[in-house]
Amino acid sequence: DKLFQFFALLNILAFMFGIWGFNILNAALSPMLRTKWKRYILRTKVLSAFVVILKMQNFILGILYFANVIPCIIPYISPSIMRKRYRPRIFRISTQVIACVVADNLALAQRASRLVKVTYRPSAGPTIITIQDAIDNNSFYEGHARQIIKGNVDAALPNAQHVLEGTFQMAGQEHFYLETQAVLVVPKGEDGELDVTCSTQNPSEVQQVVAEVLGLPANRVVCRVKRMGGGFGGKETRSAMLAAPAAVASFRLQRPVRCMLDRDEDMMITGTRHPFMARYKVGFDSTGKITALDVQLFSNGGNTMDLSRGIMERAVFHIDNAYQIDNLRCHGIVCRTNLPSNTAFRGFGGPQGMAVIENVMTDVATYLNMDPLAVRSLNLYREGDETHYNQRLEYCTLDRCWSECQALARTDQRRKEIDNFNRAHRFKKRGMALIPTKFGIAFTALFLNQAGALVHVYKDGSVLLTHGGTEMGQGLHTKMLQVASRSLNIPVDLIFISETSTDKVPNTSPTAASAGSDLNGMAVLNACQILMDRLVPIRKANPEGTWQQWIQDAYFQRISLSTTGFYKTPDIGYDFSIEDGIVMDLGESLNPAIDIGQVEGGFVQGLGLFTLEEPLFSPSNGQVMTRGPSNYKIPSADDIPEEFNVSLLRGCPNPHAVYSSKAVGEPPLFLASSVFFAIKDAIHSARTEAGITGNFTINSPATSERIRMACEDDLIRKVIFF
Ligand SMILES: Nc1nc2c(c(=O)[nH]1)N[C@H]1C(S)=C(S)[C@@H](COP(=O)(O)O)O[C@H]1N2
Ligand SMILES: Cc1nc(=O)[nH]c2[nH]cnc12
Ligand code: MOS
Repeated sequence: DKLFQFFALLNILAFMFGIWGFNILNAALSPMLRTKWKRYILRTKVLSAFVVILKMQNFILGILYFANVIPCIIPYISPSIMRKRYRPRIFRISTQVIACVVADNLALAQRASRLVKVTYRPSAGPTIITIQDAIDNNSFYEGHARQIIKGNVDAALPNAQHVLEGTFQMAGQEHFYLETQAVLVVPKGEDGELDVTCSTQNPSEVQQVVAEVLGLPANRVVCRVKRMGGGFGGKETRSAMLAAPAAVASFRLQRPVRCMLDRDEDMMITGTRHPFMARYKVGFDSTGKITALDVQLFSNGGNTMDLSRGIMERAVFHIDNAYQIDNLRCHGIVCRTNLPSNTAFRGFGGPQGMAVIENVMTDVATYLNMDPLAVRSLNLYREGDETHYNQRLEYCTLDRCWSECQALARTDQRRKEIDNFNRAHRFKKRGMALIPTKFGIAFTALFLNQAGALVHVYKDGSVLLTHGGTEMGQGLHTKMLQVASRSLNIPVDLIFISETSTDKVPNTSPTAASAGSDLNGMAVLNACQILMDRLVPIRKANPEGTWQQWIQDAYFQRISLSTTGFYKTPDIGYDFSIEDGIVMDLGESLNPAIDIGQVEGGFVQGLGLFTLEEPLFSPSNGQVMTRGPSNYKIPSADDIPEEFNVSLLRGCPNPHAVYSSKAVGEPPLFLASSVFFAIKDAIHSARTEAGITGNFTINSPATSERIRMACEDDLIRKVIFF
């Protein structure tokens, strides 16, 4: 195979230089043809013949060049030859890790893994890849369906003035963290002790999985993480998939074992955001007020349950987004398919649920020929409204976010400009959308809403702070340092966070649900307050003293200078069994720079979800075909809006959270659906001009192919017919 490629390459080079050589010659000769030599050359038969041949030669070589290059690049493009002759590793089935190879170095291990021959006995049943396949084959994770009912949708729908039905689908999304899954396991050499350094959002789960798989008690395994190069939910559970085999190898060999996945391996085995399908029926009156909504949600869970149930719960919780709907039923079920198990991804089912109701809003506006913004404004929640999960909305700043965003974005004026532009252009359209978001901050699983911290103050006055949250680039450690500095009333540079580790803070929840700073922040606050209480008599005795002096005094008075902190979120929770915002309101932001960064980053990641990123699978056996940046496009610098205005709502303290700050990690991602609906708005204009009226669905992501197909017009019809 290498030889084949080598000759192909050689051939291409030879032709390139051949052409190039002739071009040089030609370039050298041709100016001479324009000088006094011209008469001489053209007079001599030979030379002029040569010139003619040269021109022809160039032309012929040009033809040959392309004729030749084509066969030489075939091995790089046609799968059939690829499958026969090239890189069997690429076609390794890899939806489920079934073995691991340990070697002295990465290259050896990867080559050895290619030698593994797996004989598959094809399963009797059909290959189930998509949600539709699962529906057709009744393949679901039974017993985990989720449903919330509010009012009486069966009575309200038939009495509605108008009823619309629709189906909306959203593709999954690859986490594409810059640092792929990585783990290092080092045996301590006695009592079965093991030290696991892992790039994970969930050190306690890695500790538990490693202990279980080795039959050790958890107190023999330490899992630590200093920071991750991105997680986005992809390292909430999936990092254990790498840590377990590496721990088995290390324990058996009693040697350190390290594993870091290549990008293609990571994309083939670690799963993505859950693809969703929604079938909905909406009842509304002629003013655009929604009176009834009935939604059936399906998610693609892949080949294990993982976090799929919690993700479906959150989708059901967020089906209302920011709108008051009097009669609502939302039922959700997780499909069981032959894909790598899908998992958490920033928003955790929230974006998928909210995208459905935003699609409904757009449908209602199109049907009534109203401005979507007006329909949304009409249905927005007001202070004191009650959601379908029986939560009364207090401190509801939605109306302020909504009106400030309209004012800052000059939506009225822009709407007029866009409509004028669209009237003047047939094949170039612009659109606009304004989208709210209401995002529930807390783990839906009640017991996860807890956090711990550990504070050591050393005799020199320096503080070592450890908390249960992991740093993945979201700036959690910075915020925790701020909390400690403010509550201990000392400068930040006296405090240091070294790492997150299970032997410092045990039984931690994953850093997820955007609750990292809320939960750990309160635990850090708790620990610091305990310390400050102990120092009260010391500070009274020496009110002019410095921090260092107080610590020295405390030490010599044998007052403990170390303490843990703990926090659990009060009065939250929803029991399914009995069925009980581009202007972001983040309370009083702890760190506006970090928060604006999170809003910008989350928005751009959402841009990827709704307009660019689409994981693709082979329809025959579910192999992941999108394995790297060559055919999976995440947003890049040129996808970031040149004019990108983020503003945080002022003066709205939130009494429920640490220093009144609210979470910011996940909510901003969904705001990028405004780009999706702006594109839909532009398509609507194109369809109207092509004489096509009425509702239409464009599924997410709104890739250029989908946009083109949605702009149905006679050209498309001809192409489809042909
Ligand atoms: N730079 C960066 N920001 C990020 C992420 C990340 O991996 N990298 N993860 C997001 C996700 S999925 C979550 S849940 C939150 C977690 O951090 P927090 O709980 O401290 O907000 O950060 C969000 N912002
Ligand atoms: C486990 C979990 N529960 C939630 O409610 N939200 C989340 N985001 C990421 N992970 C989670
Ligand atoms: O909550 Mo983030 O880890 S999906």
